[in-house]
Amino acid sequence: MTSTAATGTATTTATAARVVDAVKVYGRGDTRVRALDGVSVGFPAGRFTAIMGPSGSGKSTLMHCAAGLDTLTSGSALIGDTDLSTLDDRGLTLLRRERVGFVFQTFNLIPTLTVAENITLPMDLAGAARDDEWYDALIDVVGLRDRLHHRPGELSGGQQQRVAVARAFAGSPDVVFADEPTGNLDSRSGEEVLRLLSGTVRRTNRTVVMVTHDPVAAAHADEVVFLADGRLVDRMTDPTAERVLDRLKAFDTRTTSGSLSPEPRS
Ligand SMILES: Nc1ncnc2c1ncn2[C@@H]1O[C@H](COP(=O)(O)OP(=O)(O)OP(=O)(O)O)[C@@H](O)[C@H]1O
Repeated sequence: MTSTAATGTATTTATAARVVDAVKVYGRGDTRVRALDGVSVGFPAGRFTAIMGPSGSGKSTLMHCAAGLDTLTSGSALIGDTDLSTLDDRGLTLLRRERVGFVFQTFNLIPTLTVAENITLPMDLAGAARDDEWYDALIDVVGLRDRLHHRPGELSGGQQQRVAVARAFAGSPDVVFADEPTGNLDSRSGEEVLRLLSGTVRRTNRTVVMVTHDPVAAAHADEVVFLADGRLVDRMTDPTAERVLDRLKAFDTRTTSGSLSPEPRS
């Protein structure tokens, strides 16, 4: 077990990824935007965390910096105990390939490869040996066994996103980051993908961090962290869609930064 002493909040849970005093500034002069304004947040291992907040609040920026897709202006981003600022480009590429999984809104599958080849592509690129037991279990969890030799174009959107989820988990990464994973899906397929994400976390003790606009999607998470104006303003454990929606409405009617009453921690 590790503690999150660096964030000032002692917990008994290991932290898969975290940012500490994260500041991200885009542009300069008149066009300068402080997208992250001193965010410290940890994403516990074995849990499903959703990041929510109004448009422009910094959700994607937080995810990209936490995942090593972008760099902070100041502060730290860590995957496990690895401070991403200590890595050069090659180190970051390796970290993203070996320790982080990604699910994007637009599936990002390779159309000429089969489902099976898409799922193992990151491992194949990394030259990593396949863990047959985990791969087999994963194929059953995502329900794709009878589609393994199909191409993505022969699958529905929901099925393609399930392939993307399997690909993200295939190499047993420390954390899977999902950016609006249901944004391109109808509500039924979206629901399936969310159940798949939350089920994989619960059944196999994996870690997922998801950016979403959708309170129904966020309700599948164990915890929701809320951003406003580049700051962490609230957290909610065991969310329901109604409670998340109520909390979001509060952003519209009140001064956001730090003014919301904190959710009792469990
Ligand atoms: N590459 C960039 N260059 C300049 N400004 C940027 C860039 N990326 C984001 N921003 C700005 O940073 C702020 C936070 O953007 P970000 O995309 O992180 O917010 P978000 O909460 O994910 O928004 P949305 O919900 O609309 O996707 C916004 O004001 C945005 O315009």
